[in-house]
This record gives sequence, C-alpha cells and structure tokens, in this order.
Amino acid sequence: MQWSFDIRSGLLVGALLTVLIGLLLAVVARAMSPAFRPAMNWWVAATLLQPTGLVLLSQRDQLPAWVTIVLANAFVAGAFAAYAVALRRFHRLRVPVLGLGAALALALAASVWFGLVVDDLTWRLITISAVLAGMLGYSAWTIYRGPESRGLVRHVAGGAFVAATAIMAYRAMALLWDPGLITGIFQLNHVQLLSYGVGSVLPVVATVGFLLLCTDRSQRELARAARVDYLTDVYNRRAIEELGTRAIAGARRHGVSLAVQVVDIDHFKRINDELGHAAGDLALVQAVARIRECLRAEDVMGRLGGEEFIVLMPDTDGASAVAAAERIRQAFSDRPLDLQGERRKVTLSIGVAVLAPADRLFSQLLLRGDRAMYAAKHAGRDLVMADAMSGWDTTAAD
Ligand SMILES: Nc1nc2c(ncn2[C@@H]2O[C@H](COP(=O)(O)OP(=O)(O)OP(=O)(O)O)[C@@H](O)[C@H]2O)c(=O)[nH]1
Repeated sequence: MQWSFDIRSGLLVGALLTVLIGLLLAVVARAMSPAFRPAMNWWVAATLLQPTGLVLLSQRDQLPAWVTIVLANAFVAGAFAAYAVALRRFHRLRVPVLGLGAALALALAASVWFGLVVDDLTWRLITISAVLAGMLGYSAWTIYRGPESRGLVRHVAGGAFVAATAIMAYRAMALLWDPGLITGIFQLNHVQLLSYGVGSVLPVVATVGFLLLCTDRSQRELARAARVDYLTDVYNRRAIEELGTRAIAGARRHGVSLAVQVVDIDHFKRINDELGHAAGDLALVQAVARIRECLRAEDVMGRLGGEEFIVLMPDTDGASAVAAAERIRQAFSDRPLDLQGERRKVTLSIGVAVLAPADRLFSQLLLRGDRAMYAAKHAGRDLVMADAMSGWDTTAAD
C-alpha cells in the first residue's frame, strides 16, 4: 500500500484544529474561577500564535522568506514560550522571563542567520528544533515537577509535551547524523511526518490536557471549600461532625478515649463593635493560630460557627484534655492579640467532654462539651470547665 501525506495540508489542518480548541478553551475559561484566568489567557494566546506560525510556514514559495521563515518561526517559538508561561502560572511558579526571552531570541537569531543570511535549511532546522525542544521540555518538566503533579490527568498534557520534546530533539539529532535528510521543507520522510503530522495534533491533545488540569484543580478546590472554613482555614461544622463520628468509631475500635474541647471567645461582639468587622475577622484568624500552637499534630480543629471552635483530641483522657485546655486559656490570658496595631486582651471559655459509654452519636459528645463551655461562661468566663461525666468537675482559673 502506498502512503502519502501532504505536509502543507497537514500544517493547515493542525492549525485549524489548534485554533478551534483554543477558542473552546477561551469559552470554558469564562466559566472557570478567576484564579485560572492568567494561565488560561496565556494558553489561549499560545493556541493562536502557533497556528499563525504554521499557516505562515505553509506559505513557503508563496510569500517572502522573512515571513515564512523568520516570522513563522517567531510565532511558533512565541507559542511555545506562552505554553510554558501558562503552565508556570497555573502551578503558581516563578516565570523565568530571562530564560524564555533568551530561547526566543535564539530561535529568532537562528532563523534570520540560517534563513536569510546563509540560507542553510539543515542548520536552521537543527538549531530551531533544539531550542524548541528545550522550551517544550521545560513545559513537560513544569507539569511533572510542579507542586500539584499528582493524579492521572497530568499525563495528558504532560505526555503531549514529552512527545513533542522527543520529536523536536529527534529531528535535531537525525539531521546532525544525516545532514542531507531534509532538502526541502515540504519533502516527505519519517522525520517530516513526525514533526508536522504528529506535531500539529499535539497542541490539541495538550490543550485538552490543560483543560483537564484546570477542571481537576477546580474540583479539588470545591471539595476543600465544602469542608474547610473560608476565614480560618479549619474544618467547618459539617466536616468536623463527620470527622467526630469517625473518631468515635476509631476510639471504640481501639478501646481508647476521645476528648473534645469546645472553645468560645469571650465577649467577641465587643471586638466587632469597637474595632470593626475586619478586626473581628483578624481576631478569629489569630485565635485559631494561637490555639493550634497549643495542640498536638493529631488533634483536629474545626469552627462550629461564629466565634465558637471545637478541638477533637484522639486518645486523650479527661485530665489531659483539661490540662491542654488550661494551656490554651493561659496562652490567651498571658498575651493580647495584635489587631491592626491595636493590642487587645481576649479571653476564652472552654468546655471539655470525654466520650462516655452512653454516647452513640457525636452530637451527644458535642452537646456535653457545649454545656460545659456555657457553664464556664456563666461562672464568669476566662475559664475551663469539664463535663461531669468526664471524670473532672471544674477547673477554674485565676
Ligand atoms: N468579625 C466576625 N464576626 C463574627 C463572625 N461570625 C460571627 N461573628 C460575630 O460574633 C459575635 C458573637 O456574639 P455573641 O454570640 O453575642 O457572643 P460574645 O459577644 O462572644 O459573648 P459571649 O460568647 O457571651 O462571651 C456576633 O456579633 C457575630 O456577628 C465572623 O466570621 N467574623
């Protein structure tokens, strides 16, 4: 069977597909979180630059050399730089402006020198392929070494960049090995077929892969937002109830105790009233940080609502939980919070409860912790009180 492939048509079809997928990405970007916009804009720019370069390249013999060689290569190299910038921004990594600028300048210099000055197709292809391989490889490296390089979806974009890097590197090496391999830009051989046939489909695969990366991250962020309090970054009530139920099952299975602390900031309304809501928010964030400093790594903290927090303390008996609560209370009594330059003493009322044999539901344990906390409020605040079933009556401070 006789195979045939027209390079010019391949370039045009690849260009059209890339533009279409780029437009699709631009439409989807509007529905995505604004946090993705900068990365998506760079990607969309790349999917417009690359096809423009390919179309110009396909016009060799029709348009002047500076357009079909210099401009075409500048567009393609610019597109590869834009993919790299998009991926760096997506991963919230520094964009190496100097490095990418140097790669672009090198591609441009090579196309001017070997295209217009000495007209050497072999060396033009070798140098430009090597530079492009470097840029594509950098994108692949960013995908696989980025802080979020997890999950299967990264292999779609990652695989496309690895394949494109390999093709470009192979073209440079094949030409070094056999300088007479490509004598005309539309000549058909396996290297040309790989570069222009497979190479023009890869942007489409990479763009689908990038879209998958974005949707994957946005799904993870949504799942996290459903479980974490947006202000203080501790678990929200729904998540803590689920974790509490699991902690009870774990404590029962391993025959160990489980304690909870219900922590409430005293007279919190006054902070809002006197210093404003923003200072109130800051007080909540700082209070959480200070409570966390007093806890062990395995303790789990959540926000029940307003200025009320809960700490789940696995494998902890009443005495230890009360001692820990006392440390937390003291940490606030000893040191005021610094609210936008305003030093403000804040005190806590803390209720402690320990899992009792009669507790079937987490809500029962929570209710006893809550009652102990309200008992501390009624007894004058800035106090730790334990639920009677926890084996401790009250521990008053000061
Ligand atoms: N700034 C800020 N305020 C909040 C937030 N959630 C709840 N509040 C405020 O917290 C205050 C809680 O007031 P109260 O329930 O009267 O309790 P309190 O003033 O701490 O008094 P006691 O608990 O009895 O010591 C209310 O004014 C709420 O508006 C929040 O996310 N940010």
